Amino acid sequence: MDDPPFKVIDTPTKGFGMFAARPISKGSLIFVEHPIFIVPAMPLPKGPGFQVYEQVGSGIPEDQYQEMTTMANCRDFEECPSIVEGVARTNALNLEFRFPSIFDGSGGRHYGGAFLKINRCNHSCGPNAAYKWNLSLLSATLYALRDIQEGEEITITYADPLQPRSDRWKKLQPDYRFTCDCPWCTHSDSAAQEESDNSREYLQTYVATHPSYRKWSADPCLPDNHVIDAHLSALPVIQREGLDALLPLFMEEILRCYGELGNEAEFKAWTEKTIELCSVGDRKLAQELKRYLENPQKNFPRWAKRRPKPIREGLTYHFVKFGLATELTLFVLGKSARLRHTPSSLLESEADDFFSFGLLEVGA
Ligand SMILES: C[S@@+](CC[C@H](N)C(=O)[O-])C[C@H]1O[C@@H](n2cnc3c(N)ncnc32)[C@H](O)[C@@H]1O
Repeated sequence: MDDPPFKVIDTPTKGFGMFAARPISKGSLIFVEHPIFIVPAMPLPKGPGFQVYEQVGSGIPEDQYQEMTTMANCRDFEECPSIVEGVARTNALNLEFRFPSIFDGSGGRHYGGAFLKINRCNHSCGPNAAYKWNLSLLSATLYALRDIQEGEEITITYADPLQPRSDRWKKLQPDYRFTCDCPWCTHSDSAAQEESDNSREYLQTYVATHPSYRKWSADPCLPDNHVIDAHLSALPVIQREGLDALLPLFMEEILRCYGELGNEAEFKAWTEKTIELCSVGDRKLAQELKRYLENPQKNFPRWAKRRPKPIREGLTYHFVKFGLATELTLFVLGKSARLRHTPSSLLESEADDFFSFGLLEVGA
């Protein structure tokens, strides 16, 4: 990148840091970089490990090696006699080398990569940036999670931000040797700090157990706004805690719900907002969403499938609920309708004649 949107500046308390040289809009690219070296994520045993780290260092071009020696190293000589190991254990980003299962059935292999520029990002528990490792290009991409003002520090997270502050500190102290003073760790009073911890605990549970679009889509008995309302109340908590990396996950589900409800205005608005956030962080999803936007009715696979359809006389409707045999009597538009079990294959074959919640047989 010829003119990257950041400067690396020496700070009074955190060593060097990366700062925005101009405004950076949410979702946009900050920098793409190859690692200067890659080592296994687990520390190598002392003795033979030293030789390996030194060998890695000897392969780095001289000018880059010199720059690497200016990177933060929070390990002393006793702990890490090789500077490569010290730099790796203070800076390395987790790089996954997962090849398609036909090549490596055993799954991923984890390595750590050191990056001359991206590693200048200091930590925050509410980071405004994130990186994505791209195995095919052997590079990491740093991108903005929210709008960043000129002069603002660009931060990533080194700890699981969904954990409470005490647990985050348990990782940051031994691994990186600092006490975090980000706004989410230094609330002015204990009540606000407790609220932040509670919010993160709530979000941790929400990420694991939230009502999902997939289940809602398969369950016609759930209310139309079941997922949308739940996510809309989680989004402000996510933003208040600075956990913007979680937003696309829930925004994608909201837009899919609106698509299935056939609400074009909301569908387009949420799709545009999600594309903006994930155009660098999740390009595949961004491309899929752009295709939906071109023609929602045609390209969104479940467009308006949940929109109630008027019952027309002379048609036969069947009702299906989870494939269970059901014998019920119901009044629809003043007509007595008999509900009965129908093989679930009908769900596929006659999908267009669905009532919003399934198929209904109107008694003659
Ligand atoms: C990956 S480096 C970040 C760049 C580093 N500041 C430098 O000078 O190159 C990690 C080290 O930076 C410092 N650091 C990172 N985030 C910090 C923060 N929020 N507060 C204080 N120090 C921090 C710690 O010394 C940590 O071990």
